[in-house]
Amino acid sequence: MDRVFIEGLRVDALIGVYGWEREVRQTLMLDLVMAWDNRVPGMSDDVTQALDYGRVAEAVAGWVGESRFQLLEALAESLAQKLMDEFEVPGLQLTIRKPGAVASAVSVGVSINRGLRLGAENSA
Ligand SMILES: Nc1nc2c(c(=O)[nH]1)N=C([C@H](O)[C@@H](O)CO)CN2
Repeated sequence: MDRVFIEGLRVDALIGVYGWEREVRQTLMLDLVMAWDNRVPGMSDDVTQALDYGRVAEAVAGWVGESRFQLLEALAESLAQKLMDEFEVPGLQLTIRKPGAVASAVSVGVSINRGLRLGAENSA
């Protein structure tokens, strides 16, 4: 299956398990790889037949910005379900990074695959 991807989507969110994390917004970085048959928009040159990455990025930023989960895992599950329901994405890989959460690491986070498998070579 072909893919449409979004890399390094930066969104501020209320997320975390500790008390102080319920008071301040923290920056998350999202990478999204979504299964999509690009042959149809490739032939028609029509954005309405494409998985419009601009619309997806706007929707994801809105959902994340309004969310109040404790765990990155819970946010990831919620986003995956919304993308499959509202954009009819058949499968996806989602990575959410929380830079700064562990001072000695460049970044930490979670990555999930849901729906149709994207294949062994999961990079965009
Ligand atoms: N697997 C996870 N581990 C941890 C999470 C998480 O969301 N998933 N969250 C925290 C804290 O909120 C941490 O980010 C505060 O710095 C700890 N571990």
